[in-house]
Amino acid sequence: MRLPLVELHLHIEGTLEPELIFELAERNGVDLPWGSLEELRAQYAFSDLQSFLDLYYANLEVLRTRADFATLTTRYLERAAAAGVRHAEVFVDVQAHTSRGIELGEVLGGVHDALQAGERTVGISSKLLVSFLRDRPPAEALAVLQQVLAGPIPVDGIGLDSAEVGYPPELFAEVYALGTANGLRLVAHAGEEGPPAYVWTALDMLGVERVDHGIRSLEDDALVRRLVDERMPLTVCPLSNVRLRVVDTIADHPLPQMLELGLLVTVNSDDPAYFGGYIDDNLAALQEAFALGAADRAVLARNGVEASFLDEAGKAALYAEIDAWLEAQP
Ligand code: HPA
Ligand SMILES: [Zn+2]
Repeated sequence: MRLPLVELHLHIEGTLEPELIFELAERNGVDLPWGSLEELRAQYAFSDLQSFLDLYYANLEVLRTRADFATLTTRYLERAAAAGVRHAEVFVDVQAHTSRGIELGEVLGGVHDALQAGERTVGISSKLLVSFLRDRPPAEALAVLQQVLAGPIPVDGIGLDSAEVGYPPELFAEVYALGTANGLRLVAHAGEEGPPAYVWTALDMLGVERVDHGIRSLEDDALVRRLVDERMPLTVCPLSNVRLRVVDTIADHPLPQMLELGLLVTVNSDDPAYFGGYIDDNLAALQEAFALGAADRAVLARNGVEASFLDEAGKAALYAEIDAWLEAQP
């Protein structure tokens, strides 16, 4: 029996592996600036969030059709299933595609088709979250959300990502108000590179139900108290934090301290094709650095279930499986 996992912070575009970049370039007749896989892989040394985003957005050029988005999503689901993922809440950066002329329906349709199929084929239930790019105009995000709401593909929630510093959450208050009015679930990246003030405004001015990353919240004791009191989930991504130089090494990661403080911390992979691994690789790195035992791993798994947008029956079923897994450990 394997520990059932929930993944809550995953950009589907961040699962675009170098091999798939070459495969889709071939499929679509896209000329890549890289002569080989090795040459592409050599670009994956990042100095900060922006240096990663530059490559992440450039690589999207190979994604063109509904079928491409479905292939991308199916490959992720297959890899996630091998890691033990049973439920995934997946971000799609629609503006990164519509801004280069791809139809919204091709993007959302492809991801949606594959997520639906994945429930049957690999047993992963899912939610689809549209994430807005905070370094593009809020008015554009609002227009895209209106288009999503008027369209045929149902989405479960909205998020906020891309370059953080200089783009505080409150710029998107109107977008989130529209999301709330339409029954969408609300999350936002905050406190990855940005200051604790951005976590406060994500909570107070957007009304988020989860904070993505949120790691810089540790710099503000009053904020930590609030997050603990409200059992506000933080979707932490350890390998991402190392690769984007938010922390120096995995051994310096504050995850143990966050758990100790009573924060509702979950472990996630963010952009696994770029940061050195999927959710199981993140957990393995933590386990090695901090000698996590079975009980610790079960706590992290339970936190993922609690922080998810599954209904109560869905949560109860996974809690029962986690309990059974823990019982079976030596
Ligand atoms: O880790 C991230 N942070 C911000 N924006 C992003 N877009 C994809 N991944 C990320
Ligand atoms: Zn992210």
